[in-house]
Amino acid sequence: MRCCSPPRPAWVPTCSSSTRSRRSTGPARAAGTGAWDWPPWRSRSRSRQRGSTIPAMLLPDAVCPHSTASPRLGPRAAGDEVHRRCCRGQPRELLPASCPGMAVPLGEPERGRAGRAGQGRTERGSAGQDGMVQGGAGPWDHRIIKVGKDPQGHRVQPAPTTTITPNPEQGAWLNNKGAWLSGNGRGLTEGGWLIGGGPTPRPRRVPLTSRAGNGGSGPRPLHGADRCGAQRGGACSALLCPRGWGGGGLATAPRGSPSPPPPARRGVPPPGPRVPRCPLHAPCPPVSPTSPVSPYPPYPRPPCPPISPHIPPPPQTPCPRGAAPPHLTPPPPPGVLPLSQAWGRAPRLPPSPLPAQRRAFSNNKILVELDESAGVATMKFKSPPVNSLSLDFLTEFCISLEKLENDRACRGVILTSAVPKIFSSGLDITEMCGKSTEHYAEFWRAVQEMWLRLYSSNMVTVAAVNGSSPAGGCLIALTCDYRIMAENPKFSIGLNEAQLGIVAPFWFKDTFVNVVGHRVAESSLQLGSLHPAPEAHRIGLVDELVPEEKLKDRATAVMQQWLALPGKGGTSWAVTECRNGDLTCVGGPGIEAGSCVSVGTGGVGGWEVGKLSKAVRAALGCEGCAWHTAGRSAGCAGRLPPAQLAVPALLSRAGGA
Ligand SMILES: CC/C=C\C/C=C\C/C=C\C=C\CC(=O)SCCNC(=O)CCNC(=O)[C@H](O)C(C)(C)COP(=O)(O)OP(=O)(O)OC[C@H]1O[C@@H](n2cnc3c(N)ncnc32)[C@H](O)[C@@H]1OP(=O)(O)O
Repeated sequence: MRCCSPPRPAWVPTCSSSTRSRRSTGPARAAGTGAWDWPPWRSRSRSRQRGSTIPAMLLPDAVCPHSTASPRLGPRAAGDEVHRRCCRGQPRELLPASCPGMAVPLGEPERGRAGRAGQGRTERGSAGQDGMVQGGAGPWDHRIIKVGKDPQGHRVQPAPTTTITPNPEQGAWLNNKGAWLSGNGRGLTEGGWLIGGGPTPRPRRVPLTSRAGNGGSGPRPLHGADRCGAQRGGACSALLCPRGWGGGGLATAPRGSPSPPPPARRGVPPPGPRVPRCPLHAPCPPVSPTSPVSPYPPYPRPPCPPISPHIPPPPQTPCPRGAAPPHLTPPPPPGVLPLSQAWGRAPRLPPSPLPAQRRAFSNNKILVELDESAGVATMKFKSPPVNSLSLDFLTEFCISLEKLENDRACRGVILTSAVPKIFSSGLDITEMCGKSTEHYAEFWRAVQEMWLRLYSSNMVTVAAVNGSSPAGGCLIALTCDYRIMAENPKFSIGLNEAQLGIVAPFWFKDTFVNVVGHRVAESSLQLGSLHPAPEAHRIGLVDELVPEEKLKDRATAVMQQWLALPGKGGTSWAVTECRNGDLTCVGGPGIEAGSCVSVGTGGVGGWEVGKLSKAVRAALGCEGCAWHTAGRSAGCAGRLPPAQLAVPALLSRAGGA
């Protein structure tokens, strides 16, 4: 184990064992140079050009952005700080001696550290690949290198390791985050990721905190303080911390499926019956305005949003959105269980039969409105005078995005501004001078986090650029799937850093190159050009121009178009099987049986399947085939007969298993 994993999105490679991102193909040596290409989540176009493959690769300290050895992070002290913070959220067993995080006293209490305290301690595993289980001390001790969505479609907290504890009597498995997993002894899935398999497990004792699960009447290990790094003596990321989310959206019990009660422990009454819990019913955890160990100490966390009035209490009332109307469940191909049936739960939220429901939550800098019936949220920047990207703004941005990401009702986000004439002025310049090294580290971490979360979002993202958008503002637009700009020539957009005498970070540049191509990006970056809207459209920096008053409608229409596709935002699913090394679709709504379909390393369906699988297909040599993507719906995650899981062949062909 070479390094630690920062609290990043699940797909971001850990330092210890590289994982593959959905948008990128992980670290690789640049052809002919022998130099490591960083970041591993580098541009899509570059990864394609280089004919990426899927094998897991170790990530040396030198390229870990949180390592002091990283040449790219900047000042050593900044690297140290970030590294230390990140490492503190990780199991100590996984930290290298060289990690500054190890400077934290080992005797520090680890309160509420579900699944890791006591017997739940995880052992070190070998390097692995996304979604792969690493063997541990025994066959029953598995670790997930990467986890995806839980069975309800919520993102499972990214963690480099997950201990899975079987309970053979109940036929269920419990991971160290208290989430119940289904298993059949041959393979386990968690949110669509194949996470286990092999010999029949044998039971292991688990601390109560990791058994209670959520949605039950016992402690709530996934909610609030128990999962908060701040409570376990380590720094927690507000982005992962449910306290930062303000409650809701973290329940992981499979909706509609009766989960078995956790095993009883002598002397401790077992938690009550597990009741599927609607995330919206979840009470807000207590939020302290400031936390001494928070990575964001200087400012208060946003308060819990009010629970939507249309969702009636009490918390354990069956969720009205819990079950899909039968007619909306896609018919399965012959002989294949619908994934929702396999899981015993509903697919991702269908169009609501209830009257259109809108929800809104707001923090200081961003207003979020969610149209549940459309499955589309609008994030409006409201940080006058110019929506500059301060640390506060960035943090709120990430929290809002994460909240939507974990909301099954939301499949797409439109980003726009509530400040007239300005989309965003880019990074807040006042954050970049006259501050401490720690602050710079924190600030840049937040910038990167914003970019990563947006770029890796499961949701369709559309930028409705209704004003000027220099530098970091342009980056936000570039990071979206689609850009529509108001056709006012007074509005300009571009990466103008050169005009400020600074150099755009290389990942700004990569994102820019992805959109406009190499030569245009080169000259534009060198000149620090801010392109008036018509020019921006001409060079492809924005996809279309519309009169400002029509921007909203157009963004909505584009979003609907995207969401109707069986891909990223869609709700369809595909089933694949492995025939002679090719991945062949055996059916799925909107997906022709027999067509060459790709899957991610997680198994069937899942997010960004197409993007990841393009590389997979390249590795498998079936690039010429027609292909489709499976959707991101909860219905994608399912347990299928092993013969239909392409994953083992996929991984072995790609050299990952
Ligand atoms: C791991 C990575 C490691 C290393 C990376 C290393 C190097 C990377 C370095 C930098 C990367 C930078 C990316 C950026 O985003 S830098 C920010 C670039 N932004 C700009 O250049 C925008 C400048 N602003 C404007 O062009 C205009 O203000 C405007 C078009 C946005 C709006 O024009 P207006 O005429 O409507 O408004 P103004 O009067 O100009 O401004 C009002 C008010 O707002 C203040 N302000 C403007 N922009 C910013 C900003 N970016 N940050 C903070 N404050 C800003 C402006 O000063 C005015 O304030 P006062 O009223 O004067 O107090």
